Amino acid sequence: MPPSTRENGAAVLVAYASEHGSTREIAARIAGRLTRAGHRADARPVDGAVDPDPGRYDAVVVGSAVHNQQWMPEASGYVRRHRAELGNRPVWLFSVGMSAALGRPLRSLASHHEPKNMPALRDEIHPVGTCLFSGAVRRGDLPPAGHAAFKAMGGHYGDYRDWDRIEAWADEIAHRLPEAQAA
Ligand SMILES: Cc1cc2nc3c(=O)[nH]c(=O)nc-3n(C[C@H](O)[C@H](O)[C@H](O)COP(=O)(O)O)c2cc1C
Repeated sequence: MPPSTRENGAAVLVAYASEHGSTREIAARIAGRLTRAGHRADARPVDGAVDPDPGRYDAVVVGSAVHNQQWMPEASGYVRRHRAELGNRPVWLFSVGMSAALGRPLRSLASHHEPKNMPALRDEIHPVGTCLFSGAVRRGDLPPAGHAAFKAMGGHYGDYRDWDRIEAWADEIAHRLPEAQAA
Protein backbone atom coordinates (compact mmCIF):
# COMPACT_ATOMS: atom_id res chain seq x y z
CA MET A 1 0.00 0.00 0.00
CA PRO A 2 1.58 3.34 -0.98
CA PRO A 3 1.61 6.17 1.58
CA SER A 4 -1.49 8.30 1.22
CA THR A 5 -2.26 11.77 0.16
CA ARG A 6 -3.82 13.90 2.88
CA GLU A 7 -7.23 13.84 1.12
CA ASN A 8 -7.83 10.09 1.45
CA GLY A 9 -6.58 9.76 5.01
CA ALA A 10 -3.34 8.22 6.24
CA ALA A 11 -2.16 4.65 5.66
CA VAL A 12 -1.53 3.27 9.16
CA LEU A 13 0.13 0.02 10.18
CA VAL A 14 -0.99 -1.42 13.52
CA ALA A 15 1.75 -3.97 14.28
CA TYR A 16 1.42 -6.19 17.34
CA ALA A 17 2.90 -9.09 19.30
CA SER A 18 0.37 -11.19 21.22
CA GLU A 19 0.77 -14.51 22.99
CA HIS A 20 -2.83 -15.30 23.94
CA GLY A 21 -4.86 -13.03 21.68
CA SER A 22 -5.94 -10.04 23.77
CA THR A 23 -3.33 -7.69 22.25
CA ARG A 24 -4.31 -8.95 18.79
CA GLU A 25 -7.93 -8.02 19.44
CA ILE A 26 -6.94 -4.60 20.80
CA ALA A 27 -4.85 -4.00 17.65
CA ALA A 28 -7.83 -4.97 15.48
CA ARG A 29 -10.08 -2.58 17.41
CA ILE A 30 -7.58 0.29 17.03
CA ALA A 31 -7.31 -0.40 13.28
CA GLY A 32 -11.11 -0.45 13.06
CA ARG A 33 -11.42 2.93 14.76
CA LEU A 34 -8.76 4.47 12.52
CA THR A 35 -10.57 3.14 9.45
CA ARG A 36 -13.86 4.47 10.75
CA ALA A 37 -12.25 7.90 11.11
CA GLY A 38 -11.29 7.92 7.41
CA HIS A 39 -7.78 6.43 7.51
CA ARG A 40 -6.67 3.10 6.01
CA ALA A 41 -5.35 0.82 8.72
CA ASP A 42 -3.91 -2.70 8.59
CA ALA A 43 -3.46 -4.76 11.79
CA ARG A 44 -0.50 -7.14 11.28
CA PRO A 45 1.33 -9.50 13.68
CA VAL A 46 5.09 -9.26 14.13
CA ASP A 47 5.63 -12.86 15.12
CA GLY A 48 8.91 -13.59 13.38
CA ALA A 49 7.18 -15.16 10.36
CA VAL A 50 5.65 -11.81 9.38
CA ASP A 51 7.66 -8.58 9.17
CA PRO A 52 5.42 -5.79 7.85
CA ASP A 53 7.36 -2.94 6.20
CA PRO A 54 6.69 0.36 8.05
CA GLY A 55 8.13 2.23 5.06
CA ARG A 56 4.91 1.51 3.18
CA TYR A 57 2.81 3.43 5.71
CA ASP A 58 2.38 7.07 6.73
CA ALA A 59 2.19 6.23 10.44
CA VAL A 60 2.62 3.18 12.66
CA VAL A 61 1.10 1.95 15.92
CA VAL A 62 3.08 -0.85 17.62
CA GLY A 63 1.65 -2.86 20.50
CA SER A 64 2.86 -5.71 22.66
CA ALA A 65 1.68 -7.94 25.45
CA VAL A 66 3.82 -7.44 28.58
CA HIS A 67 5.62 -10.54 29.82
CA ASN A 68 7.87 -10.41 32.87
CA GLN A 69 7.66 -6.61 32.86
CA GLN A 70 8.94 -6.35 29.30
CA TRP A 71 7.56 -6.07 25.79
CA MET A 72 7.63 -9.41 23.98
CA PRO A 73 10.95 -9.82 22.10
CA GLU A 74 9.07 -10.03 18.78
CA ALA A 75 7.75 -6.48 19.30
CA SER A 76 10.91 -4.88 20.71
CA GLY A 77 12.93 -6.62 17.98
CA TYR A 78 10.55 -5.21 15.36
CA VAL A 79 11.08 -1.67 16.66
CA ARG A 80 14.87 -2.07 16.74
CA ARG A 81 15.02 -3.67 13.30
CA HIS A 82 12.94 -0.88 11.75
CA ARG A 83 14.11 2.03 13.90
CA ALA A 84 15.23 4.12 10.90
CA GLU A 85 11.79 3.96 9.23
CA LEU A 86 9.94 4.27 12.53
CA GLY A 87 12.07 7.22 13.59
CA ASN A 88 10.99 9.36 10.67
CA ARG A 89 7.22 8.90 10.74
CA PRO A 90 4.62 9.32 13.50
CA VAL A 91 4.58 6.30 15.80
CA TRP A 92 2.43 5.40 18.79
CA LEU A 93 3.21 2.50 21.17
CA PHE A 94 0.84 0.55 23.39
CA SER A 95 1.45 -2.13 25.99
CA VAL A 96 -1.01 -4.70 27.31
CA GLY A 97 -0.44 -5.92 30.87
CA MET A 98 -2.53 -7.06 33.80
CA SER A 99 -2.60 -4.16 36.28
CA ALA A 100 -6.43 -4.07 36.47
CA ALA A 101 -6.47 -7.76 37.47
CA LEU A 102 -4.37 -7.15 40.60
CA GLY A 103 -5.62 -6.45 44.11
CA ARG A 104 -5.33 -3.01 45.67
CA PRO A 105 -2.96 -1.23 46.27
CA LEU A 106 -0.82 -2.93 43.60
CA ARG A 107 -3.42 -2.21 40.93
CA SER A 108 -2.91 1.55 40.84
CA LEU A 109 0.87 1.22 41.26
CA ALA A 110 1.06 -1.23 38.35
CA SER A 111 -1.20 0.89 36.14
CA HIS A 112 1.57 3.54 36.04
CA HIS A 113 4.44 1.08 35.76
CA GLU A 114 5.53 0.96 32.13
CA PRO A 115 7.45 -2.02 30.73
CA LYS A 116 11.16 -1.98 31.57
CA ASN A 117 12.26 -1.68 27.95
CA MET A 118 9.94 1.25 27.18
CA PRO A 119 12.54 4.00 27.96
CA ALA A 120 14.99 2.41 25.50
CA LEU A 121 12.29 2.05 22.84
CA ARG A 122 11.26 5.65 23.39
CA ASP A 123 14.86 6.79 22.94
CA GLU A 124 15.17 4.83 19.70
CA ILE A 125 12.10 6.14 17.87
CA HIS A 126 10.60 9.07 19.83
CA PRO A 127 6.95 8.03 19.65
CA VAL A 128 4.22 10.66 19.57
CA GLY A 129 2.46 8.82 22.39
CA THR A 130 2.46 5.67 24.51
CA CYS A 131 -0.29 3.94 26.46
CA LEU A 132 -0.62 1.03 28.88
CA PHE A 133 -3.82 -1.04 28.78
CA SER A 134 -4.95 -4.05 30.75
CA GLY A 135 -5.68 -7.23 28.82
CA ALA A 136 -7.23 -10.59 29.61
CA VAL A 137 -5.57 -12.91 32.12
CA ARG A 138 -6.74 -16.52 32.07
CA ARG A 139 -5.84 -19.35 34.45
CA GLY A 140 -4.34 -21.50 31.73
CA ASP A 141 -2.11 -18.69 30.40
CA LEU A 142 0.24 -18.52 33.38
CA PRO A 143 2.79 -21.18 34.34
CA PRO A 144 2.46 -22.55 37.93
CA ALA A 145 4.97 -20.05 39.36
CA GLY A 146 3.20 -17.21 37.54
CA HIS A 147 -0.16 -18.36 38.93
CA ALA A 148 1.28 -18.37 42.47
CA ALA A 149 2.77 -14.88 42.04
CA PHE A 150 -0.50 -13.62 40.52
CA LYS A 151 -2.51 -14.91 43.47
CA ALA A 152 0.03 -13.47 45.93
CA MET A 153 -0.59 -10.07 44.31
CA GLY A 154 -4.34 -10.43 44.92
CA GLY A 155 -4.98 -11.21 41.24
CA HIS A 156 -8.32 -12.35 39.82
CA TYR A 157 -8.54 -13.93 36.38
CA GLY A 158 -10.72 -12.22 33.81
CA ASP A 159 -10.92 -9.93 30.80
CA TYR A 160 -9.99 -6.42 31.91
CA ARG A 161 -9.89 -4.68 28.57
CA ASP A 162 -11.45 -1.21 28.81
CA TRP A 163 -12.79 -0.87 25.27
CA ASP A 164 -13.97 2.72 25.81
CA ARG A 165 -10.46 3.75 26.81
CA ILE A 166 -8.91 1.79 23.93
CA GLU A 167 -11.28 3.39 21.42
CA ALA A 168 -10.68 6.85 22.88
CA TRP A 169 -6.93 6.38 22.45
CA ALA A 170 -7.39 5.24 18.84
CA ASP A 171 -9.69 8.21 18.16
CA GLU A 172 -7.06 10.57 19.53
CA ILE A 173 -4.49 9.06 17.16
CA ALA A 174 -6.93 9.47 14.26
CA HIS A 175 -7.45 13.09 15.24
CA ARG A 176 -3.74 13.87 15.64
CA LEU A 177 -2.53 12.11 12.48
CA PRO A 178 -2.68 15.09 10.10
CA GLU A 179 -0.78 17.32 12.53
CA ALA A 180 1.73 14.53 13.35
CA GLN A 181 2.35 13.87 9.63
CA ALA A 182 3.01 17.55 9.04
CA ALA A 183 5.51 17.83 11.95
C1 LIG B 1 4.07 -15.61 31.10
C2 LIG B 1 3.34 -14.33 31.34
C3 LIG B 1 3.96 -13.29 32.00
C4 LIG B 1 3.29 -12.09 32.22
N1 LIG B 1 3.95 -11.06 32.85
C5 LIG B 1 3.31 -9.87 33.01
C6 LIG B 1 3.99 -8.76 33.62
O1 LIG B 1 5.15 -8.83 34.01
N2 LIG B 1 3.31 -7.59 33.77
C7 LIG B 1 2.01 -7.45 33.38
O2 LIG B 1 1.43 -6.37 33.54
N3 LIG B 1 1.34 -8.49 32.78
C8 LIG B 1 1.96 -9.68 32.60
N4 LIG B 1 1.30 -10.73 32.01
C9 LIG B 1 -0.11 -10.56 31.65
C10 LIG B 1 -0.29 -10.30 30.17
O3 LIG B 1 0.42 -9.20 29.74
C11 LIG B 1 -1.77 -10.07 29.88
O4 LIG B 1 -2.44 -11.26 30.19
C12 LIG B 1 -2.03 -9.70 28.43
O5 LIG B 1 -3.41 -9.51 28.26
C13 LIG B 1 -1.53 -10.76 27.50
O6 LIG B 1 -1.72 -10.35 26.17
P1 LIG B 1 -1.96 -11.41 25.03
O7 LIG B 1 -3.31 -12.08 25.31
O8 LIG B 1 -1.99 -10.60 23.78
O9 LIG B 1 -0.84 -12.40 25.05
C14 LIG B 1 1.95 -11.93 31.79
C15 LIG B 1 1.32 -13.00 31.11
C16 LIG B 1 1.99 -14.18 30.89
C17 LIG B 1 1.29 -15.30 30.16
